[in-house]
Amino acid sequence: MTVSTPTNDNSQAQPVRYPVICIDGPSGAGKGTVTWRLAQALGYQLLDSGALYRIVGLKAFEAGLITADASKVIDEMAVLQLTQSLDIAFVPNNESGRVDIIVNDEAVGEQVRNETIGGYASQVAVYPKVRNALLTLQQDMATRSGLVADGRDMGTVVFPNADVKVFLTASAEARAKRRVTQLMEAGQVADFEEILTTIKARDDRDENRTTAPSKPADDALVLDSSMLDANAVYEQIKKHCQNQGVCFNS
Ligand SMILES: Nc1ncnc2c1ncn2[C@@H]1O[C@H](COP(=O)(O)OP(=O)(O)O)[C@@H](O)[C@H]1O
Ligand SMILES: Nc1ccn([C@@H]2O[C@H](COP(=O)(O)OP(=O)(O)O)[C@@H](O)[C@H]2O)c(=O)n1
Repeated sequence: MTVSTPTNDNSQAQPVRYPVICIDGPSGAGKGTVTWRLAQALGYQLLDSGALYRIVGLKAFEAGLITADASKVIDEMAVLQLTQSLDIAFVPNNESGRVDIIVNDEAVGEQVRNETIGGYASQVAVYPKVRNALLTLQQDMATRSGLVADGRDMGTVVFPNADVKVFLTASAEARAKRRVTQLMEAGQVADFEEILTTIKARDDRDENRTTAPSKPADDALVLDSSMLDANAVYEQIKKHCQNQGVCFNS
């Protein structure tokens, strides 16, 4: 897997290939939680690919290219141009241990992490040209260090040769319940039925688009976390990674 070939003969040198672990699956399945823990344990970087679509979704909404109720016919070329105009960089933050996303010189924080912007993201994520414009940026992340990548198409499209692929899922009800708890813990008001409806609408858009639909790669471990706590999910995925040859120090 990690092919860092030490050789004295530079003409024979192979490019270093770092290990890539893909965690795909629907909203609320626990991808972010397990991705973070794996990245910490392994000292790998973390790719939050959803943040890219969230940023494009937010900017498209601000530019009037999409509406909150998804009723507008979207001009794909306009969203592509907007995507291409964004200067997006991933910058490792040694203090937090996370990777900051910088857009046009401004750090994008937690403000994109809400269900409304998740909905905007899934509207722009349907478009192949938009997805393609974000491809190299994501793939470049694997050229610098080991990577744990979280998204919908990490194992199917972005890193088809990844060392480990997991599709983490859970029932829509279990996922909505987790979101309600998460929002309430953050001091926000959360309505279960409303969240369940938005989660289902996003699932539907993500699973049924023609380009890079959300689905397990043929060689992915599919894990249903509905009845597992976050720790059990981590342990099962860690074991799977080890079976695939990934070394954990602890
Ligand atoms: N297996 C689990 N059981 C219960 N809650 C979980 C589990 N995994 C994660 N969570 C919690 O559910 C919420 C959503 O998890 P998150 O990792 O953000 O999901 P995703 O990235 O797939 O949308 C968070 O509050 C997280 O702490
Ligand atoms: N690799 C990815 C990641 C996200 N997305 C889109 O971006 C939206 C937000 O993704 P996310 O991973 O931040 O969402 P959560 O699973 O955290 O709720 C998804 O609903 C998808 O529409 C995608 O199409 N491809």
